[in-house]
Amino acid sequence: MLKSIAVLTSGGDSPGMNAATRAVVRTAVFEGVKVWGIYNGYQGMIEDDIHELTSRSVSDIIQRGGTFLGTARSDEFRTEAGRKKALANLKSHNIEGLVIIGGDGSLTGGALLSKLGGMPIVGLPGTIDNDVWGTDYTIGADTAVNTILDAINKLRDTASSHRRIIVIEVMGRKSGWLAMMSGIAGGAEYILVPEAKFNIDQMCQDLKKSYTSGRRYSIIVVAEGAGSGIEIGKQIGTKTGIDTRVSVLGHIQRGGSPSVEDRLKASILGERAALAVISGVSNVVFGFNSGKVVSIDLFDSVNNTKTLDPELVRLARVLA
Ligand SMILES: Nc1ncnc2c1ncn2[C@@H]1O[C@H](COP(=O)(O)OP(=O)(O)O)[C@@H](O)[C@H]1O
Ligand SMILES: O=P(O)(O)OC[C@H]1O[C@](O)(COP(=O)(O)O)[C@@H](O)[C@@H]1O
Ligand SMILES: [Mg+2]
Repeated sequence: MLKSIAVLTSGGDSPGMNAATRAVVRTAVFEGVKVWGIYNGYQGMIEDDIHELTSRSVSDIIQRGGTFLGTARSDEFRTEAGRKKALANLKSHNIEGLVIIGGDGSLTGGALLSKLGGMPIVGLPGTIDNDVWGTDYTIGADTAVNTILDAINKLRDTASSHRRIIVIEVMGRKSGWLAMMSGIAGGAEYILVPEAKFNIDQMCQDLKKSYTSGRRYSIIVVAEGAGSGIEIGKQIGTKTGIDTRVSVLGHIQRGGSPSVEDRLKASILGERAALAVISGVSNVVFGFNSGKVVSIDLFDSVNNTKTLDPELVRLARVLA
């Protein structure tokens, strides 16, 4: 059993990262294990921004979005020299195990750190993008998709009042998960995702036809990975001649108080990660599949690419 572990959050912040960190810290304290917080992700690990945490350090955070530990995108950590420096800092505090809460990039960084040897590493999927292979859940995606849904509901009001087409660009990097889930739940006419081909000309012809036969308005959700909402909106406006507006939701999707699902699952995963790393388990990522906790091999997770369920793509077309 390890005597001292550390936890960090990395990459884009996501609602529920705080709940996960809290669970890691409180589990370690419960087990009588010393626990350190690494501030500002891998950059903080390189800069030795590492401080001991207590149970009290994680009070009053479960309801907050973002991450109280701070996060970063660190170019230095992408170099072996940077990772060696980071590892040396952990060793200087006698830290024996590490929990990484982050997205696909952070877990890739964690896998490379693990290859240097030296300590057990356990990952938790923390990203709004839901693009981590091996788990159908990532911490923060549920809150983000609900934030997007709220925006779609509001945009419907104004779209309908003016008989407009509204194009909404949502985040997700290379993944269409946020667009597909919010688009289906929000009743969008079209959902453009990087995982499925789409034909703008055909779409515009169909839009014109449906407006002629009485449709009042249309909502089109575009995943950022499928193209620029602004460009797609311009094309649609020109090709259909229908008044079109574009809304790029941006970072509003990343913030906000975490949903029940994100608080609960992050808490469950945080405990699992802490117990695993304390007992010396390494190179695993804990996630959920079909509602059950699963442990995935860290290297499998980062060497595979998650795909979007084709059934959802089909359903979206049927319901449009
Ligand atoms: N291929 C990589 N090698 C080493 N470190 C990486 C790699 N990819 C990402 N990282 C580290 O993880 C950080 C977060 O990754 P990023 O892709 O930005 O976010 P996320 O983890 O949320 O997907 C990067 O800034 C970098 O420090
Ligand atoms: O906050 P930044 O650096 O502008 O990055 C925006 C990107 O971060 C995300 O919000 C979250 O992505 P990660 O979880 O991979 O960091 C993406 O959806 C988006 O493409
Ligand atoms: Mg990512």
